[in-house]
Amino acid sequence: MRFDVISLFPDMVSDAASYGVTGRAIERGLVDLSVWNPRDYTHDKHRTVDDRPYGGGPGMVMKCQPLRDAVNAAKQHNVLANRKVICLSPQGRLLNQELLLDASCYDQLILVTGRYEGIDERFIQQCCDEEWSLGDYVISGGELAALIVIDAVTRLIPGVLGDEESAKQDSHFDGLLDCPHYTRPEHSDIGDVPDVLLGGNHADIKRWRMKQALGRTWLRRPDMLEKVTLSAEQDALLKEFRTEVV
Ligand SMILES: Nc1nonc1C(=O)NCC1CCCCC1
Repeated sequence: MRFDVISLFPDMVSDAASYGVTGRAIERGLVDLSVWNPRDYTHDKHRTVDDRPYGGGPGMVMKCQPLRDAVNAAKQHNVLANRKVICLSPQGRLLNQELLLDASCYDQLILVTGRYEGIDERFIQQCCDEEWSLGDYVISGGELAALIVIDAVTRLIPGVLGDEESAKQDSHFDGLLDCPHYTRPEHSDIGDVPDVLLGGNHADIKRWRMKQALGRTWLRRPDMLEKVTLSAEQDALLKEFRTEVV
């Protein structure tokens, strides 16, 4: 997987991505990351990337030409056919695990991040394939959104998480929230580890974890539960959870 990020703050992206799972994936060559600064594709002495909005109003708008040339530089640097140009913005399709799973099948994702009041619409319409959104709120720039896409997609790349199951046990991977996790000590003044996790019976542990995941999803995110088809065993486990919690 190759990520090319278009950003006015390249170090913000490359530094953050150099830690943890994404940093190790880059070191191991499972992921390539390049960052392209639109300011490097300006042609005036002030290296202008923004301008006042037509129609008036506050703030500045990012100009098309520097962004377009930065995207083209990213495309020419790696001619990978199976790629998408994504603009991160509050106007985009809401990010979820399904969208990220689809995205993980591409060879290259070019992630365009905005600043100021926004990006000239002509660039979005003509140079981007899709717009994706973190959620219904506004942050100061698209870089954090791009980093979330990079992190979440990287976790889905085979071999990145060592044990394939880790990604599959993540919250939302199977449409459910994650089960609770515990580690040493067994007993503490703020509670004890559930006995089932100490017993070593793997079938019981797997059953308990699925029951907790189903129960949590039912309690905290019933909307998610409406979108998944439960197996007969999962249905029975959820019924069991609901009788116990009432
Ligand atoms: N929400 C979001 N999801 O993805 N990106 C988001 C965002 O809020 N981005 C910042 C804005 C800042 C002004 C220009 C356009 C992008």
